[in-house]
Amino acid sequence: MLVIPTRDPPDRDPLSAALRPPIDETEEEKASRVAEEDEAKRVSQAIDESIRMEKQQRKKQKVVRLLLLGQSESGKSTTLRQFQRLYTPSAFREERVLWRAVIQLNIVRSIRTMLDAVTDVRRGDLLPSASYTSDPDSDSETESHISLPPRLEHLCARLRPLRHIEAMLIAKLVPPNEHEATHLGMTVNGYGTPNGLVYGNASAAFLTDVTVPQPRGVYLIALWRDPMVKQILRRRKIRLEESPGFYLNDLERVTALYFLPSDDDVLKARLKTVGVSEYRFEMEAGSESGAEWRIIDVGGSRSQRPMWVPFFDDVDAIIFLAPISGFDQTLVEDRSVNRLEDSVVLWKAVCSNKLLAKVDLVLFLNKCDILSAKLSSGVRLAKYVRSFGERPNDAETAQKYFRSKFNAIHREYSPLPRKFYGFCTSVTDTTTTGGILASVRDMVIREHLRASKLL
Ligand SMILES: Nc1nc2c(ncn2[C@@H]2O[C@H](COP(=O)(O)OP(=O)(O)OP(=O)(O)O)[C@@H](O)[C@H]2O)c(=O)[nH]1
Ligand SMILES: [Mg+2]
Repeated sequence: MLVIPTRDPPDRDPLSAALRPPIDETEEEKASRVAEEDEAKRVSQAIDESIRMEKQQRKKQKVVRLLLLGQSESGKSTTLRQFQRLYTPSAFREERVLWRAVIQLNIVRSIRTMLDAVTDVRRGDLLPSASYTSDPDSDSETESHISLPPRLEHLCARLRPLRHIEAMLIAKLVPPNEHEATHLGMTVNGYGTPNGLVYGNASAAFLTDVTVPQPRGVYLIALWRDPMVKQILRRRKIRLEESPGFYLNDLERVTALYFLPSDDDVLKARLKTVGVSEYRFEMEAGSESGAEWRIIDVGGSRSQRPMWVPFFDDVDAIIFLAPISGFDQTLVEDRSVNRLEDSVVLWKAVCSNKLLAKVDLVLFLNKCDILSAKLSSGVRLAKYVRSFGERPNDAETAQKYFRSKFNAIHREYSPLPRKFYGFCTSVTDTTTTGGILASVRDMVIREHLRASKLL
């Protein structure tokens, strides 16, 4: 007879079935099983208790945990670098030299963007009617390729070896499955050897090839300053000045032989975060000298976000960064998603998350400098954000508008009332950011002390 196996009923849980005691268990077996289970329960409770005690202890010992959240390129790691610059200045200074290679790759990338645009020049790119906001024409006449004037041909030929240098830097800084630099560079004898200063390795080749102003540095400068190049970029809406890792206005300085990155250079560098890093430091300066701070910096791109949740359990405050200049841009990892919309969705998720219900939130509406430059250059916010309506197209009005929108989401989505602090920031700017971070620090410490007294 053919027996057709029946499926388990959907409500039968195979795990509880496996854990159920055997039906033919003797009295002795049962007694020993119950004793084992009691012991296991006792051990588990002891572990829970020790975790709870450790958390309390951490709070009493003035350990402050701050989590940085926001989409990729929102400015989380830059904010962390600002904290380091302000509160552990000697360590920050010592590390500056390590940023050379990252800055060099950032520069080479900007140059390559220019070279790609210039070598692909079409008739339409050079039409006099071209304006900053107009779309490139698409008929075949304007789309046809044209040849470059001899001076640009010459510059492009001189700069062709940059591709080789880019490949070398990529091998050093970019892991195989990434497109951007994610670490400060490999060294002969491990972490910490300054990149670019170790003569005799790949960095030395880079120095002699690129950082000496003569002969190649001058070609870089000439390309960036060329009026025709500027026009092509404008026509193609390539705004390198607003891109991460922009150094083209400082080429003479940053391509010099013994270039040592300044504080500002380090803050402007683009280094993508992959995974989660916890930075521990004691404040070297400031009123809370001696408090141990743990600032948790996470990767913000979509594939990185599932890693955030385990850190929600035990933080004192969150700084959420929303780069409001991104209203006309899309995510690098998904070109169909608008950056501002993505920030709003993330902000709603953070505000409504039950694990974070009691965590104080600090909002940085970031990249206000780029927002201001963009609006002044004629980009209309209302074209991308309909509800902005007929308001004046200036940075102040836009910031006020975004502030009220994000604030309303916080009020509507937070499960419990809580403290909320909002700032309009440009975290690459050392002058304005210092004061803001001092306020955040004081606020977090105040709340932290209040919470420890309640324990
Ligand atoms: N002009 C300007 N640039 C900024 C600002 N904030 C950050 N940047 C730059 O934007 C780039 C991206 O900043 P990051 O701090 O690396 O961004 P992130 O949020 O850590 O990004 P992931 O690590 O990918 O999650 C860097 O080159 C920064 O220098 C700002 O307010 N203004
Ligand atoms: Mg980062």
